[in-house]
Amino acid sequence: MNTISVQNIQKSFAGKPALKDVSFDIPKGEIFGFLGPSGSGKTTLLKILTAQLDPTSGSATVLDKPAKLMQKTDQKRRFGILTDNSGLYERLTIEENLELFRGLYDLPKSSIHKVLNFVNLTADRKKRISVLSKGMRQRVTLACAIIHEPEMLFLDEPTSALDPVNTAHIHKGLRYLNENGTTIFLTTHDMTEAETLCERVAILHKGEIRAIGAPAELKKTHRDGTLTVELTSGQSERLPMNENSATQVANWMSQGQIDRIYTNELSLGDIFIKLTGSELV
Ligand SMILES: Nc1ncnc2c1ncn2[C@@H]1O[C@H](COP(=O)(O)OP(=O)(O)OP(=O)(O)O)[C@@H](O)[C@H]1O
Repeated sequence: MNTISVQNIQKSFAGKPALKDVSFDIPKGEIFGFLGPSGSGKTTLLKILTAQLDPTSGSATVLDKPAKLMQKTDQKRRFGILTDNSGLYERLTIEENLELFRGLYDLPKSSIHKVLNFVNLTADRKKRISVLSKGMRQRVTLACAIIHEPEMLFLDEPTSALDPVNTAHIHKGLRYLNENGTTIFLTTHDMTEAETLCERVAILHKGEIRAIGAPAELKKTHRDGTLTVELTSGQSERLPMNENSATQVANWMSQGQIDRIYTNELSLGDIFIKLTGSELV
């Protein structure tokens, strides 16, 4: 069963295409990463999927309903969203901000305690947002996005500009939510995040999906057809994967000269650059 189904979405701003015929499905329970350079259309799609923008053409369903209904109360309760315009009240404390969200969703008092504990901010709950570090602020934003235990979570660069400890903390939380049934759609510029967190990724370039699949599958598709043999002598040989190389490798092997042998794969970052070009936009 799919949680998200996107069919032939196109979106233009003043006649200029931002998304061109984008289609893909996200099965229930998946962590899906949407990757692409700045300006490639990631946020535009996220806004279409959460009914903050209408597509120029095409359609999408989210949680079994047309995406355009996502801002209706029934659907709103079913998803959470984390973006950089977090909507936190700077002068209020963490707890007071969460109280507002609790009221919005009509949740029991215990939900605040639970979510504070989850993002590890119980001890800091009386602090005003204005005094928080970036990492703490991001954890509060996440807490607001998940306080109602949504089925689906949209995250626009959830860990951008965070240190590795805060990033790891957020990743751990996201994995936990996912293991408990939350489907996650995230945009990121961080290839390590995409690789360690996402079951599948799509690489977007100028409004078009250039590749989609599990990171390991993409690496397999884009490997360069060579293998490297490191010999006990310290010498390293890069060989094409053909019959001649097989004979050569067998010889080395029979003489006990091989230290290490591996196929040469591109990293996800290399594949990203290969598919999207390395020019700055
Ligand atoms: N409201 C708007 N009006 C006009 N053009 C827009 C609007 N929103 C986005 N665009 C344009 O659409 C294209 C895609 O933008 P979008 O914000 O979706 O990219 P992105 O991949 O999310 O970028 P980033 O990684 O920098 O957030 C860009 O060329 C952008 O300038």
